[in-house]
Amino acid sequence: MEGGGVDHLAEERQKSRFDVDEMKIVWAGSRHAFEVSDRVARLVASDPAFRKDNRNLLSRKELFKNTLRKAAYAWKRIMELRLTEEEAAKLRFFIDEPAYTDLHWGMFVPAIKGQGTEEQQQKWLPLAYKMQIIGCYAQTELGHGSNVQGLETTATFDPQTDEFIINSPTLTSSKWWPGGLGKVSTHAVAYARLIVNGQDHGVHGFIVQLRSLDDHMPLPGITVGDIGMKFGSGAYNTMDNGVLRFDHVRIPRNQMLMRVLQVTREGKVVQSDVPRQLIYGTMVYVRQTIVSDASSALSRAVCIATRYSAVRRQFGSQKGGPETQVIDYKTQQSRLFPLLASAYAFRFVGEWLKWLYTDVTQRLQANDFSTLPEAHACTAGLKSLTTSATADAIEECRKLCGGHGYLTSSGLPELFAVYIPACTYEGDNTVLLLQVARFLMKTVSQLGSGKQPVGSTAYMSRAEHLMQCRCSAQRVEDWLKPDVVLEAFEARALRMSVACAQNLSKFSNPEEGFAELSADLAEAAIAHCQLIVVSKFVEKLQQDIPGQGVKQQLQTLCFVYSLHLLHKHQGDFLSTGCITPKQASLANEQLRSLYSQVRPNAIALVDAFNYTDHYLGSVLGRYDGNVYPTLYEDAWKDPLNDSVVPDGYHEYLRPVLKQQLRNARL
Ligand SMILES: CCCCCCCCCC/C=C\CCCCC/C=C/C(=O)SCCNC(=O)CCNC(=O)[C@H](O)C(C)(C)COP(=O)(O)OP(=O)(O)OC[C@H]1O[C@@H](n2cnc3c(N)ncnc32)[C@H](O)[C@@H]1OP(=O)(O)O
Ligand SMILES: Cc1cc2nc3c(=O)[nH]c(=O)nc-3n(C[C@H](O)[C@H](O)[C@H](O)COP(=O)(O)OP(=O)(O)OC[C@H]3O[C@@H](n4cnc5c(N)ncnc54)[C@H](O)[C@@H]3O)c2cc1C
Repeated sequence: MEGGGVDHLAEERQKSRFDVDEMKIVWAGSRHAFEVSDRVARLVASDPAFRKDNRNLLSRKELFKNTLRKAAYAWKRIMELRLTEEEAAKLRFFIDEPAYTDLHWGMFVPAIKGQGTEEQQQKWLPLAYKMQIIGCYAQTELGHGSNVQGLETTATFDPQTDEFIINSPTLTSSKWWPGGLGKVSTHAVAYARLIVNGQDHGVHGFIVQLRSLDDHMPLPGITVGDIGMKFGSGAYNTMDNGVLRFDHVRIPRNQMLMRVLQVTREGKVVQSDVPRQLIYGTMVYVRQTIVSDASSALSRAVCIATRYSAVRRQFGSQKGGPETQVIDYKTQQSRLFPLLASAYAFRFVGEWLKWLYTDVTQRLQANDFSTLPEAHACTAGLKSLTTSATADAIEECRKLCGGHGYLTSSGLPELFAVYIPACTYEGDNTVLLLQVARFLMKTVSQLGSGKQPVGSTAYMSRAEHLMQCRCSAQRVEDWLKPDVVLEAFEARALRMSVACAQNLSKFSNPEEGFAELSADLAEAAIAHCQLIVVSKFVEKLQQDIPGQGVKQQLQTLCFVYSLHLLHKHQGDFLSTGCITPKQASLANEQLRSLYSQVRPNAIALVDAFNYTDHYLGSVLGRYDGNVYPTLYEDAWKDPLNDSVVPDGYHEYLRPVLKQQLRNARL
């Protein structure tokens, strides 16, 4: 995307055998999406107000103030330029700095939209849209995060005053973690146990004002602050994750979000026909966005590692000629190219998940709740799968860049630090896999009942065939047949689920059985989710994809993604009898050959992400490949090099050196 200067990767770019500009459009999702993304990326990169190369050098206070400044400036630009919602979302993406606005737009607003009545939406959304109030999503407590039903904060209805009294009865009931809460939010959607007439009606959301709109001071009964520094410098420390305690704070009755359950003026609790699980709807929405974010974070790391692997040379010089580019080592390819393929795979499954979420939202509006369990299982499972894979991949990319990958200027340490909490927030990844496993066990248990599995479990309707089929691959080329690959993944996923179900049936207490077998159940859930990713990649290839060579590159990447999983999880495929050792070996042979096909296109495949150098924030990943002079120049900019002799020399170094001198003389 960058222009000017000498292009050290030009030769690499000439090797590619496909139309990169068309691939950029496939990656972006549409020509329109590409144009918006490209324009906004350039806008951010060219504006010094969005500089981010100094983040690691700032103290926490400076860092946080800097984030406030950027967020205010971004809002000003959104207004001045009259950006659409799509453009504003891209602006946030390219600014590339977690901020309170993520929670305001990403959770507070969706919570009111999804759980508020029409009347509540009309009252609160205009204020939130104009940012006249700023909100956060205050669910997790010091004592409970995963177990939402275990939350302790109470909201007790007072019929005398027509109010709820929000209270934190114990230390462990303190809200703990909500982003944007610590220093910024004026309001929260706070989750609390609804108590009416002494009866506990479970956890519900309440809009609570936390700070004065005049002077930002906490309102009476509110204790609020930041929970402290998090992993890494810079990284997620731009966010004010907070602690909050309520001391009998009163709010009007109409500030309980009442789409799912209503409390009347008389204190009657009325359940609407909307399922209770809709209270968890905001999490479903965000999990879906996290899957697309995974492809962004992963593609960014892969772009850095791929470009640097083409620049870096070690060993293999022939007759004084250049040494080997490390990207030409088969081991480097077998570590890097599956990650490149995963970035594309997650992009396409993210697109599909967005469609699924939109579909379920439209159905919910029409009071059709039938696809809610499927949406929950898919968003939970894919969030878990893609974030775990991406976190591991970023670290692998750091290692692929050797020693220089460990420098902050490689961009990888900060990317890792900022990304890894995605494995925990919006649901711990293991806890989410177990939700998928419950859904799978339910589906398997209904197989004989005549109820046809649909959606992501539709393959289970062919259980009779998949339980006994034998893989037909006999030659290396057979592993390039989508049907052969898909059937192997379907058979493995089904057989692992059925094995779990059979083992579960041996327990008289199903919950005890579920706990005992939970590790196997999590693995079955992974197999199911990997099948979804593979099948959505295959489906993508059935679309009309223009551009010379574009579809062929995607086909290669699809098989790299599938066959590397098959290789990595050979144990599953072999132990369930889905493939033979000979077939596993043929698949691996095919995989090696696919790496050779990726190699000449690798740089162009990462160029297709269309990332600016500003967004990448990496000396190693520079578009022009001019790595060494930049690394060298950057080193001198470190504050430690401001003086030749370091501060502290006279106090701490000189006395030690003198001591050695004296000892030597003795
Ligand atoms: C102008 C500028 C524009 C800028 C735009 C900016 C956009 C920004 C976008 C930013 C996006 C993201 C930012 C990311 C920031 C992340 C910040 C992080 C936030 C958080 O972490 S919030 C807290 C998240 N917490 C959790 O995820 C908790 C995890 N736990 C749970 O979800 C659940 O409690 C559970 C799933 C573990 C369930 O436990 P359990 O006790 O067993 O369940 P029950 O409550 O009894 O219910 C069981 C039945 O309910 C079904 N179920 C469960 N969950 C759901 C669900 N979500 N949906 C539907 N159904 C659900 C479950 O399957 C059971 O069903 P069954 O009875 O078996 O039929
Ligand atoms: C950066 C960041 C931002 C966050 N932002 C917000 C926010 O804005 N709002 C908000 O409300 N919350 C937020 N959270 C909180 C987050 O949602 C929770 O931390 C998350 O849901 C995990 O819950 P936990 O901390 O209780 O983990 P725990 O459940 O205590 O997990 C600890 C370990 O126990 C295991 N475990 C737990 N239960 C089970 C089980 N049933 N079976 C098997 N293993 C289990 C887990 O796998 C994990 O290994 C944020 C967290 C982070 C890190």
